[in-house]
Amino acid sequence: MRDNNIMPKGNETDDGEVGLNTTSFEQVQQQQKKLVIGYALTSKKKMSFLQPKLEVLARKKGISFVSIDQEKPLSEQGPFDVVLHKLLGNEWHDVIEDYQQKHPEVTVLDPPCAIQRIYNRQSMLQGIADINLADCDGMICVPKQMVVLKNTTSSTNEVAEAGLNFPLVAKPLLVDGTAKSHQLFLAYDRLSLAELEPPLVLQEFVNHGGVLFKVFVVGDVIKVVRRFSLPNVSNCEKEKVAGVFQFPRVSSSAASVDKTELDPRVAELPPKPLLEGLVRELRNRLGLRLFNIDMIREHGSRDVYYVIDINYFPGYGKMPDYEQVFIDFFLSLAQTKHNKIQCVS
Ligand SMILES: Nc1ncnc2c1ncn2[C@@H]1O[C@H](COP(=O)(O)OP(=O)(O)OP(=O)(O)O)[C@@H](O)[C@H]1O
Ligand SMILES: O=P(O)(O)O[C@H]1[C@H](OP(=O)(O)O)[C@@H](OP(=O)(O)O)[C@@H](O)[C@@H](O)[C@@H]1OP(=O)(O)O
Ligand SMILES: [Mg+2]
Ligand SMILES: [Mg+2]
Repeated sequence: MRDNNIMPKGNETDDGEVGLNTTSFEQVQQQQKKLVIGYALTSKKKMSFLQPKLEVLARKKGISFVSIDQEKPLSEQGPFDVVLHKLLGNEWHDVIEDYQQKHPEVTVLDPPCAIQRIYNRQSMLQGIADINLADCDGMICVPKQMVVLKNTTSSTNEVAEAGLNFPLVAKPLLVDGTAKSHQLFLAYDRLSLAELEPPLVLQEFVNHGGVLFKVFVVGDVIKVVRRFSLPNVSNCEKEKVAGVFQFPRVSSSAASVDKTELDPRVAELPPKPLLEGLVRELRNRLGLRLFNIDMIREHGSRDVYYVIDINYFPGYGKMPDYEQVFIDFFLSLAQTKHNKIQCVS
């Protein structure tokens, strides 16, 4: 794809890159074709993602964003090349599944069944500890965790039997886009667990020096930022404190952490080979192209990392340079589709 009104003549592309002048008439025709992206997004996501800069860049490249009307049948709208969606509720997922079956030529970002898997905090992290990333300069773990479906005495006993060490982070089992599904608690002792509302996962709190790494993935592109997180819990605090405490949502603040304010051992980003290996595996295993991973480094270690959360279509508006990354991603989807059509014909 290229600017609609630009016909490549010489060796230089409109991006200033130099390449071979091998553009055929068919390729130019394809490049001039518009890419239509139908979107079905919550109003919050639309506000943060469809920013004017993204729309301007997209228009220049012949990409248009068309709002999907949820009151009308999807097949009667479009035609779309890509459907970008993040809405609440299972009904919508059924609509998308049905549409994808009828329109396999449309790229749906992302498949509902893949999204569903990470909307459950148990299945979200399943299998991650088995990923073999030998030679990637680090080790990936997940915190020990268990699911609590009912608040009974036997379930609190199970916590002891499962060998989980306090304090525990209590997270709602299902992530359904509501504020409540992001309401987390720190529980310091077994008795206090009775105050929590199942279904939830109880996860060991891992000391990590108060900094979290948000690893954004857009197709093949990875961008990592630092965010503030919860401070370490000292042994003294573990012994003295009892009860449950609600977490502030520190790590979802838009501001990335400036590394100069931090101890370099805490600030150092996870090694590139480790991130690349982890993302490659997760992309394949989860079948998602738009997600982010929350990672922390165990306090006092150089190379032991924990994955604590994975989010579908996260707050990309907070990812540096997200507009250009998405334009390139959409163009690569168009190119892949074009190549497939050429192979078939
Ligand atoms: N096991 C853990 N050990 C230490 N800190 C944790 C742990 N789990 C969560 N946290 C802290 O709590 C924050 C929120 O947890 P988590 O990311 O699981 O929740 P969430 O509601 O899914 O967040 P998001 O807004 O990213 O979707 C994390 O960013 C981190 O600061
Ligand atoms: O609201 P933001 O832009 O911050 O995006 C957040 C996003 O909310 P939105 O999809 O409603 O926008 C959340 O989605 P749900 O779990 O609630 O579905 C979740 O993905 C967070 O992790 C995102 O924050 P981030 O981790 O990327 O900072
Ligand atoms: Mg998170
Ligand atoms: Mg999350």
